[in-house]
Amino acid sequence: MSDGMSGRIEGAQDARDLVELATSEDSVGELLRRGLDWLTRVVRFDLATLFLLKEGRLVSVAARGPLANAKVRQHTLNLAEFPSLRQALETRRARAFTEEDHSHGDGDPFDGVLDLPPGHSCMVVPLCAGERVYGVLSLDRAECETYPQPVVDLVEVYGQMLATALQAAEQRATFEQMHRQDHEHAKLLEAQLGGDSEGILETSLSPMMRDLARRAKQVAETDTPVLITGETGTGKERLARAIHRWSSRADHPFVTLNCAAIPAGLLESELFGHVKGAFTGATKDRAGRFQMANGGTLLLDEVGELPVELQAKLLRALQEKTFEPVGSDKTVRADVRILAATHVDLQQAIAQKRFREDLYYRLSVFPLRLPPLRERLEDLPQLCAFLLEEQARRTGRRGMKATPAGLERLEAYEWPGNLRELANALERATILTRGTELGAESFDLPTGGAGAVSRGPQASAPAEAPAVEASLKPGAVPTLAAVQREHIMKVLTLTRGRVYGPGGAAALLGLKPSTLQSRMKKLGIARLDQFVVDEV
Ligand SMILES: Nc1ncnc2c1ncn2[C@@H]1O[C@H](COP(=O)(O)OP(=O)(O)OP(=O)(O)O)[C@@H](O)[C@H]1O
Repeated sequence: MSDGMSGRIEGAQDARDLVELATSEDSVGELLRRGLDWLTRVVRFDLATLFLLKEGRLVSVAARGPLANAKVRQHTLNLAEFPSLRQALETRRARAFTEEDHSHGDGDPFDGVLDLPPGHSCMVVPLCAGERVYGVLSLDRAECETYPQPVVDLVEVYGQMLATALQAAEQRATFEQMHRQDHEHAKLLEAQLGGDSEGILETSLSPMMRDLARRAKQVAETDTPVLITGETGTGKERLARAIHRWSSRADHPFVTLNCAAIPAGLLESELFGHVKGAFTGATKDRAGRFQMANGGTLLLDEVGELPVELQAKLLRALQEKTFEPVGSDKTVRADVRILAATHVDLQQAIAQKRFREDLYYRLSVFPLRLPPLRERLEDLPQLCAFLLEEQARRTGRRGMKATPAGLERLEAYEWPGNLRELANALERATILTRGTELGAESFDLPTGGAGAVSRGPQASAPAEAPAVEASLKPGAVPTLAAVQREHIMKVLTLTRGRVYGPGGAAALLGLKPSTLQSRMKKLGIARLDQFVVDEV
């Protein structure tokens, strides 16, 4: 290799640098910058120019060397005017240019831009990967000498690697765009299904709700933890999603963890993740909800169910934004805004030593209480229209509406299951109704029990109450199953649908929760879906 044309070649190290460059995940700009640095070490030139192919033209995108200037960096070449360049691209082979090439029709590529002597050293290296030709790299030197073949071969290898890296960067960009599109698509779907709207909050006719929405919007702008309280089904999760959407974290993940739905033994790993081998079944590292929510918001639903042992770890994660995954001694940092929701009285849980007071104060910096539906009955017409619309998007049953008599029937009910129960009642009524009007008779709401409100004569007539008569005619006496069913429903109404834990239906009925659940299933209560059944 001519010493005059090659730079400092330290074979192995330079080759390693080149391989590292080709496999790096840098942006295209960074790749070019580092690539040109590499070239200055291995070959002598006064100007290295990278041209990308765009619609039959070579457009300069980067230049390096003593002759590189602003004009060179904005230079474009029309390929039609440079047959030798075109040939190099077609054959996909690097080549040095000689005095002879210039006499074969190629003009001076830098005519009007640089004043290089005729017959100066020049080589072009096509940048090709797979089927694609990305452009060329040209090297020029003011000396009248021809680049020797070994130097051309070396730079050609560099060109191939650079093109491969360009291809990878292009694929990454395409992939990221697809990912963004997928994300947008998922958000659109969520919006279409209704999850992406705050529902009836700001437009509520209830001053209490409007005030709540106003305060929620204000706190959304901060990173302050929010404790959302309210009976089951009042819209705590929906409000939490709205707070996330109104916050500057909206473009980051919103992650939820229902602390009551996960067995206590698995909660720590669900929250903070685990490393391979941390426990039987931990076959690989797994990120917890904290890591998943990094940059975004984590909703801890039913936070009152969090085992006391875990509460200390949560407190530290809240205060220091750090934690250790299960089985790991490495500290992980996550920037997460915490929202917590509960339908149990946490003060009472503190008194019973089931909830740490310090954690409570940390979580309840900004409490928001969602009123039960019976305290915002003025919203019933708007809520029905909204929920029926949302339901129509899922089921295709469009145009359903509650008649004034239907609304009156709904108003007469106490709604222990709140908005969720209302949504379910509307869906059941829609299934049972042929037309589009939901009248009083469309709603099969429990009557005479804990759910019914005594509102004078228009209140639900006890027509569905089982009549226990002295007559021994078949069917006159309710079956044991019917009585059990009614009793369980009544207790579930009292516990607001809660099966587990102290004060839950299972405890009141003196049954194991799993026994109650299977009995409910047998009696068809779960299928009614009227009550929230804690998952196991
Ligand atoms: N503001 C709202 N406007 C309209 N519908 C709502 C609103 N909030 C909640 N809903 C509906 O009420 C139902 C229950 O909402 P959500 O799951 O947010 O309640 P929750 O209080 O978190 O319930 P739980 O205590 O059982 O976790 C959902 O079907 C939801 O679509």
